[in-house]
Amino acid sequence: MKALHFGAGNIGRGFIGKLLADSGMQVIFADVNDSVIDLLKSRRSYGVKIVGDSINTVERVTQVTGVNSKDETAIITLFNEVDLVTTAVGPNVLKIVASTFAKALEARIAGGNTKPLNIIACENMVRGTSFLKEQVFTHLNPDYKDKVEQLIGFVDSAVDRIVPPVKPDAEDPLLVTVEEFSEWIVDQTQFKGAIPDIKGMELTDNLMAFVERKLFTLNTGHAVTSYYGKFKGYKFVKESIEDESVKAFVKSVMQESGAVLIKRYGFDPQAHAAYIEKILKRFANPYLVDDVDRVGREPLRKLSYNDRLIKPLRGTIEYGLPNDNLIRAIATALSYRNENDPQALELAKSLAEAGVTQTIKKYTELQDENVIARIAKAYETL
Ligand SMILES: NC(=O)c1ccc[n+]([C@@H]2O[C@H](COP(=O)([O-])OP(=O)(O)OC[C@H]3O[C@@H](n4cnc5c(N)ncnc54)[C@H](O)[C@@H]3O)[C@@H](O)[C@H]2O)c1
Ligand SMILES: O=P(O)(O)OC[C@@H](O)[C@@H](O)[C@H](O)[C@H](O)CO
Repeated sequence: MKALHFGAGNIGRGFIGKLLADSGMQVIFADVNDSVIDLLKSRRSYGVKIVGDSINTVERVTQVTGVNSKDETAIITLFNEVDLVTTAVGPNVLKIVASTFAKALEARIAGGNTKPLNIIACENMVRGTSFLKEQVFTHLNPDYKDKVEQLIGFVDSAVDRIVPPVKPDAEDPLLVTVEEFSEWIVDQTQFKGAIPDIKGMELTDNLMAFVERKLFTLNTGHAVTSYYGKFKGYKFVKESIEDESVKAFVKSVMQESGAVLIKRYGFDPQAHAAYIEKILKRFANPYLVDDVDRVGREPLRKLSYNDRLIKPLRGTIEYGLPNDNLIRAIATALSYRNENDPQALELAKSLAEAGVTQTIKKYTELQDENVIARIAKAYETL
């Protein structure tokens, strides 16, 4: 079995690529980073350091190689050879790779390959693979659309493992450091052909509940830890969450978001409270060095309509639930400044030039004037 995985970054090497390789697949990483690709080609293996209270071990991932994802000819050839395609490139990059995917699928079908192929995007977004499918279909020649529907499974997933970047190790420059916890849940109803047997990939027919539970608890809390931590002058997630005022705020935001999830999906309130506590402990993992700027990256994405702050807020409005903390969390996200992050620069520029109310409207797409005014007031009184 062969898998083509796009994105040889933290989650690609530290989680998805490792699971695929551990399950006996040959993994080809496609990336735009030439030095990472060269290292993958020459070394053919790397270490994954797993750290936690009861573990500190390095596991080797072998049988890997690399290809430049801009090399369309090579990607098209590989699409015809592989049994599975996965991505962990970031939500904004899905649009960029979609045209190559369309060409590669057309070539696979034109060449007479009738074997089903499954594609799984492993990104922090709700139904990211369905979004990728939409993008691929905008590029597909209409003559191929029926065959793609018939043979290609676009399988949504939820992916959870904290993998911060680490300083390159002199002996093993591809080494990644990961937490012990990991969860990869896929929508079993969307596969075409046999479901690949991958140890650590869980199947569900109720994916939305798991995606939203993860994105609107862990990622909501993580974003608030980062934005409020940065506001208070911290550099790392661990030091932010160790500040009791940050922790209390983060927890109250996760509880407000959790009330929406409990109402929408019927989660057991006690089990959900335990899920929140476990996540708070994961943020405080003393063996991970995670920068608030990594977790806060791309604030405009995180402030968008369906993402970790605004969708939970919309849920509280839908169900008439409390949301003072979510409102303050969104105001805190608006205060995020990072001159190395193009989206943070765009956010600051918009606030300076268009003002807070117009900025909220533009990026969150909220329309409720009362809610917009509450966020604006919270921002001005931060
Ligand atoms: N790191 C985590 O803790 C974590 C956990 C769960 C989910 N995720 C999600 O996984 C995805 C990747 O995150 P990450 O932290 O690994 O980011 P990352 O920046 O470490 O890795 C992304 C990789 O994609 C590559 N890339 C960019 N454009 C590309 C293209 N056109 N073709 C192929 N590769 C391309 C980059 O060079 C980089 O190596 C994101 O959607 C993120 O939200 C991350
Ligand atoms: O990857 P992002 O930018 O969507 O979110 C940043 C972090 O919250 C995220 O990468 C977490 O570490 C990850 O989602 C844990 O599973």
